[in-house]
Amino acid sequence: MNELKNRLSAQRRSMISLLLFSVLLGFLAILQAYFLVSAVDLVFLKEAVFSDILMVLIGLFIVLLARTAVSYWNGRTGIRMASKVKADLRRELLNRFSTSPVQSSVSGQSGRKVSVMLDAVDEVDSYFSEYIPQVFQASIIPVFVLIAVFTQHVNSGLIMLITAPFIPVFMIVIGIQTKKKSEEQLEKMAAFSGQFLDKLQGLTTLKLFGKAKRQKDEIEKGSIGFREATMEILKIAFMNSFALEVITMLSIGLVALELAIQLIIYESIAFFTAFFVLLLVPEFYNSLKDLGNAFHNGKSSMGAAAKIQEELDQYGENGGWESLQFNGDGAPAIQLDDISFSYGEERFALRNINAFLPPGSQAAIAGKSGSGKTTLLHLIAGLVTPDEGHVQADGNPLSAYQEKEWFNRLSYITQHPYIFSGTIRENIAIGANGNPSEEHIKMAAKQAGLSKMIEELEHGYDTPVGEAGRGLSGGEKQRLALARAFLKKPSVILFDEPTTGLDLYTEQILQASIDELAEHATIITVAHRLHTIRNADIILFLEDGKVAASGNHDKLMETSPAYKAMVTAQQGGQQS
Ligand SMILES: Nc1ncnc2c1ncn2[C@@H]1O[C@H](COP(=O)(O)OP(=O)(O)OP(=O)(O)O)[C@@H](O)[C@H]1O
Repeated sequence: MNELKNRLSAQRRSMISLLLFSVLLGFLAILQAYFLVSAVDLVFLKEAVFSDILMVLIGLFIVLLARTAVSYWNGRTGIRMASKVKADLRRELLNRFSTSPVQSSVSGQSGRKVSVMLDAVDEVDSYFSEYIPQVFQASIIPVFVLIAVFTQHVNSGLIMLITAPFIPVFMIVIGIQTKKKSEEQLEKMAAFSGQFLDKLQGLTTLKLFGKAKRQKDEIEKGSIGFREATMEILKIAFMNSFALEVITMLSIGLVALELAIQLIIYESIAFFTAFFVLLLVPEFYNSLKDLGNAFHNGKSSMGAAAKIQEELDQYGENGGWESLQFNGDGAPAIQLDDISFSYGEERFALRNINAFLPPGSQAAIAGKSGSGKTTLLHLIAGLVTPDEGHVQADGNPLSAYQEKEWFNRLSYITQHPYIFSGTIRENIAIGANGNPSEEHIKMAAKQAGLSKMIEELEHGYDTPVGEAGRGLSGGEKQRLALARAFLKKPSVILFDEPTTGLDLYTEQILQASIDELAEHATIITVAHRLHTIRNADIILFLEDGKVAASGNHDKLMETSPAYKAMVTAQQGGQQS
């Protein structure tokens, strides 16, 4: 709720407009009733001719026009407020997702994020476009009407005063219920969206394992859950409208009955007064009733706002980065200072990792599958934060640097580089820190051994790739990632070596490219090939999340039986 109030107070001008429009609407409602009653009174009781009531009719026409225009501007102001807030929220969510890129991709489902970005933000709309304008109207118009009625007929005013509180009381009871239900519904929708997108992305795998039908059933179950949650809210909405309608009708009926008794039985009231009050009474209750309906939507928006805030809070303001800058462009020394990290209680953990990698050195992280190599690489990349200890670059913890400073000098070539929907040119250009020239892009592709393959394509560098275009093989994707690295000229390169056997040509290109990049950078490779492991200046040999041994190949062959066994196994059982 506070989130929405804060955003509301940032829109002062719109609030002042809404206030003025509500005052005008209240005034015009009374004027409209006055002109209408005057016309009827003149024609039926005073038997006036058309020319006598012409001015009254013109007045009525002008008031009707003015009321329509003011209502239009009132609605427009609300919609403008809503669209501004929605745009701001989406911008903030996008900023948060992108300033904490890996944390956001490691934790949580993409489908869930899409659902919050689109649906939850849309849900906030009605708070600004309906609820707030209605709050202004409901706090001003009934007061104007009540004053007008009291000046004409005190008894009617008293009945209105006594019956009116039923509407807000009822509203509050319903509102609390709605907010809870709407939060539940959004939670179900977010879970459903996440599940749906995950399954769509993994459809090929599911088909290969013959599980598509079962997953389809699960999606159906999720969708029914969401539908039921939506129906619950609609049920409350309909109940709400029905109950408000009944309260309003009964209250109007009560005033009308009292007026009729006074007019016909006691003859203590003039027709003009009775009719004037009778016309004003629905204006009074309708604005309260409309507030009741808008309140229901407003509460749904509050539920959505809480969900958005939760998503925003999940990622810190700047991901914990500070403002230090590097001295010069050279390769930094990397130190792993007693790092520990765990994925959670009872889950895999890295413990007390220590190492020093001098500037320009080549390090290899080796070990069995599941020993924690990729996790360590993520920590060194700054994609996840250690629970204890620090990854240091040039003697300072990574978090002391500006996030941009660090990532601008880092290239992380994973086993499955992400290829965006776009042309090959655009995909390579992502690597550059600025806007690279055509010449630089082609040079980078050449260095990564991609240019021949690209030039053979019909549309060359303009060939669409990624989801909306042509597919790339695993080796081509890695070479594309290398081309990005050549454009970037990083001083730290993290490389997750492919576990699957690449063809000899690709392997040679990867090796030559890495050697070339290594001339100006510190390189840390999750190494699977014996060649890479052997050539490394320092090898961190991991076992169950701990550094079981470290040093160069010769040293480890002598000191670590486990390392020796791994090397022997890789050589097909022959001792080296
Ligand atoms: N997000 C995660 N949450 C919980 N556990 C995880 C997560 N990611 C990885 N793990 C677990 O952490 C352990 C180490 O994983 P990691 O990917 O670092 O191993 P690895 O040595 O790189 O393996 P491989 O050589 O097979 O790629 C594994 O047991 C894995 O199941």
